[in-house]
Amino acid sequence: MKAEEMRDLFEEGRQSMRMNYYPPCPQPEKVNGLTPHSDGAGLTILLQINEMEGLHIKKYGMWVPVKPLPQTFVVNIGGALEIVTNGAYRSIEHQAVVNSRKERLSIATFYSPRVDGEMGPAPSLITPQTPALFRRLGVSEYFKSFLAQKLDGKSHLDAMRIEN
Ligand SMILES: O=C(O)CCC(=O)C(=O)O
Ligand SMILES: [Fe+2]
Repeated sequence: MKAEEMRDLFEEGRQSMRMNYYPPCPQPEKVNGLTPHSDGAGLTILLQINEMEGLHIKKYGMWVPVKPLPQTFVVNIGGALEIVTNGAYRSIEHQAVVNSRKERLSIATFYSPRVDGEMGPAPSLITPQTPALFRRLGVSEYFKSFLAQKLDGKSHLDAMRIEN
């Protein structure tokens, strides 16, 4: 894709941060730390602070734990990048589980498109053979709809999909 299509959306993009605290839980199997979801941002850079395992990603339909490594970030693709790349990059479904032994902390930094921008598959990627898979919409409208939904896998992206 053309570099400026990415730059126009992300150069003045919004950055936000979420800190997650998961206390130890006596019955961890009965609790969700963070419900399965995919992030709305373009990219998420995640730090698993105290190196307690808890993050799972969904790979080939199965939950796979992501082992925390010291001084290492996890970089996840979010829904905005999936839309802009017309599905070439896929956002990753993930969840956080809790444990009975020790608290867990993580910091997620989200890199999102500029709030006053318009978002859709990059025009340079659209051809008769590769039609747009997602509709165009304002970035603020995208986030409004993302935040209005319950965290539920990748359902927020499905709402943006063009039915073929
Ligand atoms: O705690 C984690 O490892 C995941 C956090 C997360 O997915 C989020 O904040 O969106
Ligand atoms: Fe997340």
